[in-house]
Amino acid sequence: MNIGLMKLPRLGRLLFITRWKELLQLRKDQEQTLFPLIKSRIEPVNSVTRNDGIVAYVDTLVNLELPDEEGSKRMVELQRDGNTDTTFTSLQWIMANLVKHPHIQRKLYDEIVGVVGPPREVESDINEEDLAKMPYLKAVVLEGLRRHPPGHFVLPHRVMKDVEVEGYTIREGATINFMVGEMGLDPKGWDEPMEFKPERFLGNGGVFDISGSKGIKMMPFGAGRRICPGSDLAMLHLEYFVANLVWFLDWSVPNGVMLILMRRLSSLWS
Ligand code: HEM
Repeated sequence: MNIGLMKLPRLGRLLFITRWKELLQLRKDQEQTLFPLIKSRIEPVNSVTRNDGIVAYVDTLVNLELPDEEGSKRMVELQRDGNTDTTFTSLQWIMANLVKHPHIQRKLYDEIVGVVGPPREVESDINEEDLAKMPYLKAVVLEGLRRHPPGHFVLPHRVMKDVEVEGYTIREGATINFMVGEMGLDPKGWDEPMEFKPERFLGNGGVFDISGSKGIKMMPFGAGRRICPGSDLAMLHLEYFVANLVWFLDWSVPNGVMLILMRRLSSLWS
């Protein structure tokens, strides 16, 4: 949607009425799935009889006090925290790059087949233990997050005390943010930063510290104590979806038209 329509949201809703209805339905489906799960944690947290001894991440958000907040609004906020858009956006960028660079897709496919063999049956999928044996897959996902982090900023942070950074004084109480998108493209930190090259993550035994605890070259999930608590889950989801999508399907653009070929599944139909 172009900038003009973003400034006139009501007009956008009228012009894209079908899309708008789809979005509302999607949101409704999301709420119907997630509300019961969140509710199942809110009730025990507020109950004096709660004694399961388990603290889920969502529990830590339940008793946060925000001014003028009603119960239903709290449910909506908690549900939106479970950020699916970021993972989905990353997945789209990674798949787009695999279409753009068939040799990378081929290399990834070969790695997958080396671990789990060719696709066997429609019901089977690649499991978590298999994913752990695929360093190139992890490198592809990391390169996607470096080149196209879904959020170009983290959440705004507040400075706890005066601090000097490269000759600048940042005062206590100031609000700061981080240029996440720019960090991943900094030529001082990355060789050919505009290129999609998963190989850059294969050095050091394939170990890359994405949490920033040993130095920060990119921070798609933020860093420090407010780092994204869903980062492990997001990495797992990305690896899982990319691996299965590439295992079963061939992604290509013949004659300028996007086509997804199911040729690798031919063995299943014989
Ligand atoms: C590729 C996927 C994802 C990316 C790139 C991402 C990125 C981020 C970033 C940059 C922040 C802000 C960190 C900061 O302010 O320093 C954040 C916060 C957060 N993320 Fe994610 N996220 C992803 C997926 C998820 C998932 C799957 C979940 C939940 C299951 C999640 C839950 C959260 C929550 C609850 C916060 C707020 C944490 C806080 O303020 O303490 N995220 N995420």
